[in-house]
Amino acid sequence: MSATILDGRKVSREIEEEIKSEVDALKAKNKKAPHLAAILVGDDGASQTYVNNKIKACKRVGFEYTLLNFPTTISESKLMTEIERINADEDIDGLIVQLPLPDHISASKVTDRILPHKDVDGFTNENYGRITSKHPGLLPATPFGIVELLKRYKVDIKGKHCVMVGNSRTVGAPMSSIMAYHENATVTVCHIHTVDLAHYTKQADILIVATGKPALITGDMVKEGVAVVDVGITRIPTEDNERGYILSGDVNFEEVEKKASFITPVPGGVGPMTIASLLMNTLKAATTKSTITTEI
Ligand SMILES: NC(=O)C1=CN([C@@H]2O[C@H](COP(=O)(O)OP(=O)(O)OC[C@H]3O[C@@H](n4cnc5c(N)ncnc54)[C@H](OP(=O)(O)O)[C@@H]3O)[C@@H](O)[C@H]2O)C=CC1
Ligand SMILES: Nc1nc(=O)c2c([nH]1)NC[C@@H]1CN(c3ccc(C(=O)N[C@@H](CCC(=O)O)C(=O)O)cc3)C=[N+]21
Ligand SMILES: [Mg+2]
Repeated sequence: MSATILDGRKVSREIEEEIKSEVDALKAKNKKAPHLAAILVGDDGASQTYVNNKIKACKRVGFEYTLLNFPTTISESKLMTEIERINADEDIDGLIVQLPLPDHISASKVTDRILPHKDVDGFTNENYGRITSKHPGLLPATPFGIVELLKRYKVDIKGKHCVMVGNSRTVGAPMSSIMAYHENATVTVCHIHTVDLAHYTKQADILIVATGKPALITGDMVKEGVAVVDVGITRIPTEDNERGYILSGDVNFEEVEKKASFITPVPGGVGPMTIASLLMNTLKAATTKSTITTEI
């Protein structure tokens, strides 16, 4: 069997076209464009790339954007003050604080200071809790993007066995909740303490991997016909190209692709979908303001 590629780059461009026409319609009515603010602390190369990709996407769809770059030495309280300032700024609809943050700053404290209706990453406790509500708020961007990608390729989810490898607050944990609660999959969550990971991954109809461990999932760990979503993205240093690194997902693509029915590539899979979801959330935040309810 040869797998269908879940082309996140292509689908994200389709979503961007949809968003752009909504932005054009807003502007035609003399309403302001949605405005995203991004906070980047420090000068980590990968974080800069991801934030730049987000800004470029804002430009493509006609959003306004503000990028605030602070030195690694910024104090937690100064960062909190900046967040309060943006919370109070009527002109800004969405705010993201790029992770990871330096060790002296608590990511959970900082993230939770963002007003829930401006939290377009869906990282606050309020938005996280509202995943399991009939009226969700802003959904976490990466899980939201993954569900959107699976749906646009008509991958069956309801009643299927979804195995989630990784249990982080930003990807694995909300992903498993959305699959179980909203999409009615049967869900197994695996993590670093799971004994015999392959025992579980072999049972997956849908396998979602977010560990940051390059090529963790090999061909012998999956069954024929599985749909595979590879969230992982790790820079591996190399002297063979100009950039000085290659990107690796958490899945051994060559091996797993031979058995899968669907599979996401890295790059060009989940990454662009995360950005598309961020844009969707920002549009929603701009048009619904404080009383957000997302019907999914
Ligand atoms: N493409 C995109 O849009 C995005 C990509 N990413 C990428 O996805 C990856 C994961 O990100 P994130 O969730 O934030 O990472 P975290 O490090 O926060 O979480 C990783 C999770 O995987 C688990 N884990 C680690 N090693 C293993 C293993 N060998 N077997 C089973 N489970 C394991 C960890 O367990 P424990 O907590 O117990 O250690 C944890 O639950 C990274 O490569 C990141 O760059 C992340 C966000 C968006
Ligand atoms: N507050 C916050 N929100 C996030 O959404 C967030 C974060 N912090 N911290 C880090 C992770 C990672 N992440 C990615 C986004 C885009 C790509 C992306 O654009 N990837 C391209 C390639 C990028 C490249 O060339 O390196 C692709 O997969 O095709 C990847 C990863 C968002 N995250
Ligand atoms: Mg962890």
